[in-house]
This record gives sequence, C-alpha cells and structure tokens, in this order.
Amino acid sequence: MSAVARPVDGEVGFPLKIYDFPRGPYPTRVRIALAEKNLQSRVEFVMVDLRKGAHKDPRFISDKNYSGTVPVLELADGTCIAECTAITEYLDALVGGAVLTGSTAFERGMIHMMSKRAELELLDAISVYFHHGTPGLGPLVEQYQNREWGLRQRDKALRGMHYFDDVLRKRAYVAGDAFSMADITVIAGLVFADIVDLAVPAECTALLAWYERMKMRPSVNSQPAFARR
Ligand SMILES: N[C@@H](CCC(=O)N[C@@H](CS(=O)(=O)O)C(=O)NCC(=O)O)C(=O)O
Repeated sequence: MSAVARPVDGEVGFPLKIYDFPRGPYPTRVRIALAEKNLQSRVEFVMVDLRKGAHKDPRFISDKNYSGTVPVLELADGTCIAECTAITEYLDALVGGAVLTGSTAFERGMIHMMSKRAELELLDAISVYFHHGTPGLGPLVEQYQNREWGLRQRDKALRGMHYFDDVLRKRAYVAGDAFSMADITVIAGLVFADIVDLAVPAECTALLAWYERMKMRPSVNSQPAFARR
C-alpha cells in the first residue's frame, strides 16, 4: 500500500483537477509525471475536446489558460497552472517519492535544459507540423495554416531525433543516469511522431532502444496514448 501523498506544509494541496485530452502528447507528459509521483488517483481529469475547439472557448481562455492549450492543473483554491514543465515542477515539489526535476543544482540545470531542448527540437516541432503540415484538429480549430512552415518543422524534428539518438548513445537517460522530466518530454515527442506517422529513422537505434525501455515503465504504458486504438 503506497503512502498517501500529502502536500508539504503551506501548499494549497488537494483536490487537484487536470483539464486534459487523454491521448494528447502534452497531456501525456503530465499524466506520466502524476503516475511517477503516485498521484493519479488524487486527480480529477476534466476532458477538454480539442476536436470541437473547446480549448479556444473564450471562457476556457479567460478562466483556465490564456494560451488556450491543455493540460492545465487547477488547485483546490482555483489557481490554474498551465505549461507541462511548470505543472511537472509543481507536482515534483508537492509530494515526495520519485524525483523528476532534479535534486542538485547540476541535475536541475541539466534536466531543465534537456527537457526544453526536447520541446524545441522535437515535440514542439512535431506539433507545428501537425497543425500546419497536416489537417491537424480540422478547419474549425486550424484558422491559419502554412504548409511550408509545417514541413520545415517536420524536418527539424527528424534532425532532433538524430540528436537525441546521439545523446542516448552516451547515456542511459536523456539528462543523465536517471529517469527525469527530460525523458518524459522526449517520450511525448515520439507519441506525437506516431500520431503524425513520422517514423523514427531506422538508424536511430539508441533512441529506438531507449523508447522500448521507456515503454516498459508502468507510468508510461498505462497511459491512454499507448492503449490500442
Ligand atoms: N507549451 C504547452 C503546449 C501545450 C499544447 O500544445 N497542448 C496541446 C494538447 S495535445 O495536442 O498534446 O493533445 C493543445 O492544447 N493543442 C491544441 C491547439 O494547439 O490548438 C505546454 O507545455 O503545456
């Protein structure tokens, strides 16, 4: 029986609510973090249907997230924290157990850098390709598309896959010798790559082997993004 997660003193604490799109790559980042922290059962998930543009509803934008994206973490006092990195940092500091964002200055610096690099060079690049180089969420949501920009970002993501393959030839995890938020961000990138049918190049054997190892983790393979369609 795992110890009940309790917020540290002074925190707003529970209940936590997550505005979510269950199979989405970015929501999957927070879902994996919640599972690693043993918090999944302490959170209420509220589905936001991106295909219907619910995340662009003026009330969602005014009340939950100005940027009009998910996930959003809502605290017991109504405070909303958006942005996967910020949500993960909050959860990591909220309760003990697995450490996802680092314990030492060195670890925290390395993990933040590599997670941000995974966003810039892989996950966000694939997201732009999805929204601009494919039909994306459909004409209701995709008000402006630039196919050339989308295709350029797809090529950037392929270069990013080669970069992370090089990184993972030298170390077991994305930011060092332990699983962290940086691994979660690369996992989300490969989840999005699968959604847009962007195959990891066969020569990226270290990245592919790492991904198979990541998918052995219950916090990863238990997510809706990995359920058979
Ligand atoms: N920088 C944000 C990006 C969040 C994001 O793009 N979320 C996607 C969800 S999903 O595509 O991963 O399911 C979204 O809301 N997309 C909707 C849109 O961009 O219109 C974060 O880190 O949280």
